[in-house]
Amino acid sequence: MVAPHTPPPCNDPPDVAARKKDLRVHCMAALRAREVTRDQGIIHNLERLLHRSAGPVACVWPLPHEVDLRPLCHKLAEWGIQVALPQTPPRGTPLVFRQWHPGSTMLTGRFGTHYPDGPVMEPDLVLVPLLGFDRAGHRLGYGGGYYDRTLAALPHATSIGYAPSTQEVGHLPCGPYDQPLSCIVTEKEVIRFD
Ligand SMILES: Nc1nc2c(c(=O)[nH]1)N(C=O)[C@@H](CNc1ccc(C(=O)N[C@@H](CCC(=O)O)C(=O)O)cc1)CN2
Ligand SMILES: Nc1ncnc2c1ncn2[C@@H]1O[C@H](COP(=O)(O)OP(=O)(O)OP(=O)(O)O)[C@@H](O)[C@H]1O
Repeated sequence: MVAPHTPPPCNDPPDVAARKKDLRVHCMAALRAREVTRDQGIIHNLERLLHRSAGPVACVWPLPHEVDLRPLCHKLAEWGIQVALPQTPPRGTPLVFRQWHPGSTMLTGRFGTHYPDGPVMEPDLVLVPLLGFDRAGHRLGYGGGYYDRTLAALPHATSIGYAPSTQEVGHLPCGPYDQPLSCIVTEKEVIRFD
């Protein structure tokens, strides 16, 4: 069942929150308008980055219109890399990651997300879906603050943002809780920040 929509707690300065809100509208339109067949290039670049991973990788089960990383989940499992997927908790709390394998039963969670019925686990590497990003490594999501809270709670995890290159904007405003990414992957390039 989809949870009723409650407005997120806002801890950004009003000008930053307003600018992010406008950019979300722009980025959502760009995401819907993209050429979906090019998403394959994002998976290709992520595979090259992740094939040597040792620890568990937190992947993402797609929402409608998002890049579909399910083929990557299967590839990681094939390579013997543990895969986790996020369960979306109430607003204001970090994501919970649950172990996934190709036979997992998927349950429906908040905002139409899906998560596996496996045990809770802590990933070493977190893939972060980006609605928007800029060259400085700032990111924009749906405004829940979930990944910011999650990355703050996992200071040793590598965080890899991914998005179609159409989602790049000139400059994203940064709030006090925005977490930096280790790198951003598009179908065209890998932009590194560490
Ligand atoms: N596939 C996927 N899973 C994910 C995320 C994500 O971005 N993508 N998340 C990333 O944090 C978390 C879920 N976060 C979310 C936070 C807010 C809304 C939300 O407010 N959705 C609006 C509609 C948004 C729109 O289409 O404009 C709604 O349901 O009213 C959705 C997901 C965890 N799982
Ligand atoms: N660790 C935190 N503690 C308190 N507030 C936070 C924290 N992380 C984020 N927030 C607040 O949550 C709100 C939503 O954050 P933001 O707009 O950056 O979401 P987002 O990154 O787009 O969403 P998501 O992380 O779910 O993809 C902001 O007001 C932000 O200040």
